[in-house]
Amino acid sequence: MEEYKPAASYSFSSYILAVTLATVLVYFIYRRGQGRKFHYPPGPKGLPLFGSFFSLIFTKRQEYEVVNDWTNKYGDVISFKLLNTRVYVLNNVQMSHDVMGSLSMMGRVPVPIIKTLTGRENPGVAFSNGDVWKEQRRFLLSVFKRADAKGIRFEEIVGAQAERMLTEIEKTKSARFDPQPIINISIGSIITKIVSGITYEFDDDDFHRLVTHSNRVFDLLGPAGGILSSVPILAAVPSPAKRQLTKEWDTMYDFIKKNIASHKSEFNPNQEAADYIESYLHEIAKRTTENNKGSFDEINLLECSFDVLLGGWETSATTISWSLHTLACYPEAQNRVRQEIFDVIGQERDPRFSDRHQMPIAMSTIAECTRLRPAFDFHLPHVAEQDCQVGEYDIPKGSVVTTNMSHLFLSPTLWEEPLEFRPDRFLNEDGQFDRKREPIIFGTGRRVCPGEQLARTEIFLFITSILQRFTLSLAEGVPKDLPCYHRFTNRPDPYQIHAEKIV
Ligand code: HEM
Repeated sequence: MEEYKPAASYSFSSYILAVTLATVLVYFIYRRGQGRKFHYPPGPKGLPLFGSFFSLIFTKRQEYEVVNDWTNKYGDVISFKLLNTRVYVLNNVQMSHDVMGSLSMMGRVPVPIIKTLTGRENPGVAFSNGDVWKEQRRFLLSVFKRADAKGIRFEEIVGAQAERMLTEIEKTKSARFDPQPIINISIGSIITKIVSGITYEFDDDDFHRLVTHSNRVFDLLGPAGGILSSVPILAAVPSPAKRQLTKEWDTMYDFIKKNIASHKSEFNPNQEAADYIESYLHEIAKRTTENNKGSFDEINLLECSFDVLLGGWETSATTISWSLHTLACYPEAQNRVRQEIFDVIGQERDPRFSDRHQMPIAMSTIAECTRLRPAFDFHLPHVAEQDCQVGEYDIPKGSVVTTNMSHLFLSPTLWEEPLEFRPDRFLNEDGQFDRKREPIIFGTGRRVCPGEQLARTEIFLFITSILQRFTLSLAEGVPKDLPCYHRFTNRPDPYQIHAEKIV
C-alpha cells in the first residue's frame, strides 16, 4: 500500500489559484448583477470582487472565531460575499427553523469528487439535489423508520456494540487509555452492520482497511460545515489534498461495491431485508416489476451507502468521545447520572433506549455535553434554489446559508455562564428534561439529519452503559480544556482517561 502523507484539506496554493479563477468569474457575475437590487442583512463589507475571502484565509484564527466576531457586531443574521458566492449565517434558532424549513432552501453545494468517481453529477442523499435527493432521502427514512419494527434493529445492533466496547474498556484494568479508538471502532461496527448486515471482528482485515481509509477521508475532507468549503468555485479547485481524498474516497467505494456484489449474488426477493443494501435491492426489484425505476440504481445505492457511512460514523464517535472527556472532568455529574441509572435500571439489566423517558438527569447531562463540545461549528450549508427571504432580508437564488452552532451553543448572550458545565439548565421546574431547550445538533429544516434516531440511541446507550459499570477520571496531565482538531467534525485531540470498574 502506498504511504499515506496527510495534507492540509485546502492548501494555500489552491486558494491562490481559486482567487485568480474567481476574479475573472466574479467580474462577469458582478457586471451581470448590476441593476438588480437585493436587501441584504448586515455583515462585513470585504473587498470588491473578493468580498471577505481574505479575512477567512489570512488569519491564524479558526473560521468560527472570525464569524463570531461578525455575529457579535452585526446580529442574528449576517451576510457577506466570498468571491462570487453570498453566504448567510443564521445566529438564531427560530430563524434557522424558518429558513432551513423553506421549500426554497433545500439545495446542497455539489461535491466534484463524486462526479469524478461515479461519472454522475447528482447521486446519493447527502450532497444531491432535486428529485434524486427527495426520492433517495424518502427511501432512506423509510428504511430507518422500519428499524426496530422489522428488518434492521437499531437497538439490538447498538446494544451488541456497547457490550463489545465495555469488554475492551474492562481490558484496560483501570490503567490510563485513549477511549477514542475504541469508540471509533464500535460506532464503525454499528454503521457497517446497518449498511451491509455484517458484524466485523475488530481485527478483521477488510474492516481495518475501512477504518483506516475512512479516518483519512474524515481528516482530508475539512470541516463538514466549513464556510470556505461551501463556496462552489473553491470546491472545484484541484489540489494535492483533493487528489489524495479522491483516492481514499474510492477505497471506501470499493468496500461498498464488494458488499453490493455479494448481496446481489445471494439476493432472495422473498426474504425480508436485514440491512440497507438488501432493502435497496428489494426496492430496485419492486420498481423494475412496476416499471417505475425512478432514480433507483447501483450508483445511487453506492453513494447513499457511502453517505450513511460518512454521516453516521465520525459524527457519533466525536459526540461520544467528547462526552466521555467531559464526564471524566466532572465526577459529581457522573455520580448523579449513575444514581439515576441504579434507581431506574439497576446494576444487572442493560440500559434500553426507552429508559430515557424516566431519566431526566441522564438526558440533561448528555444535552449539556453536546452543547459544551459541539461536533460541528456550523450546520452543513444549504443552497437557496429560489430567491427567498429571511425576515426583512432577501436571499437570492444560489446563496449559501448555514446556522452557527458555535454561537447558538456557547454565546453568553444566550446562556448563563456558557463555559460552565451545568446539566440542570436543561431541567424544567418539575425536574423533567426540557427538550425544547436542547441544542440543535442534528440541524433544522428539510435536510435535518436522517440518522438522528440512531445517533440518539448510540449516545444514550453508550454513555449509560459505561457509567453503569465504570467510574471515569482524567489521566494525569490531561487538560479539562482539551483542544480540538477541526476536521470533518470538531474531534477531540487524543486524551487519556481511567475507567475504574464498579463492583
Ligand atoms: C451525533 C451524531 C450526528 C450528528 C451531530 C449529525 C449531524 C448532522 C447535521 C448537522 C446534518 C446536516 C443537516 C442539514 O443540512 O441541515 C446531518 C446530515 C446528515 N446526516 Fe447526520 N448527524 C449525526 C449522526 C448521523 C447518523 C448516525 C447518520 C446515518 C446513519 C447520519 C446521516 C446523515 C445524512 C445522510 C445526512 C444528509 C441528509 C441530507 O442531506 O438530506 N447522521 N447530520
